[in-house]
Amino acid sequence: MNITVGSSNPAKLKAVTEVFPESYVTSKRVQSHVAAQPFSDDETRQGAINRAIACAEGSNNFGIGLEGGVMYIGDQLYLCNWGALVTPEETVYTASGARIILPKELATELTEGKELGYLMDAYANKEDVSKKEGAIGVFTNYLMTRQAMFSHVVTLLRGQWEFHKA
Ligand SMILES: O=P(O)(O)OP(=O)(O)OP(=O)(O)OC[C@H]1O[C@@H](n2cnc3c(O)ncnc32)[C@H](O)[C@@H]1O
Ligand SMILES: [Mg+2]
Repeated sequence: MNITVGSSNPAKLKAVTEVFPESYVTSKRVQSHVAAQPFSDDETRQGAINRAIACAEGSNNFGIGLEGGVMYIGDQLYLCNWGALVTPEETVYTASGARIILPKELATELTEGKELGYLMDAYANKEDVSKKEGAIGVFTNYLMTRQAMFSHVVTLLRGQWEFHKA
């Protein structure tokens, strides 16, 4: 199976190759058509769907879109992540990832319009956190990573597709 992923972020690409080891996986730069920093479950999910559709369009490939965002529950801001898989027949499957709460100081800066990727590098005093362990890695003492979290999401996508095609 040929899969096009709508990102060149290694944490996302490695998650897809991990879950589809038999497939040929390539990446494509596509528009998410949502904000660079999505601010709700709905917007984050839509970003994943838009990326996946753009990847599958005009090819015989499966498209996968993975999108990170944040969302409020009450006055608390959580990290959220969504994935979408679009088949060559244009069937869309979606799944979300685990959520963890973000520290208040990050929430304030996010609402001022800064991107989480940028904020995490400053917070952890590291480079490219979003391409490596991710916020989920930093705030779980590295017991979880962004790649492992996305692997779980992609597994949920693959499983749903397998169930429906069987
Ligand atoms: O190149 P793309 O695929 O866009 O990858 P990205 O790292 O920008 O990731 P997203 O667009 O999916 O995420 C939206 C924003 O949230 C940030 N983000 C989301 N989850 C994160 C995480 O676990 N750790 C660090 N930054 C994260 C990310 O860096 C962006 O600023
Ligand atoms: Mg991005």
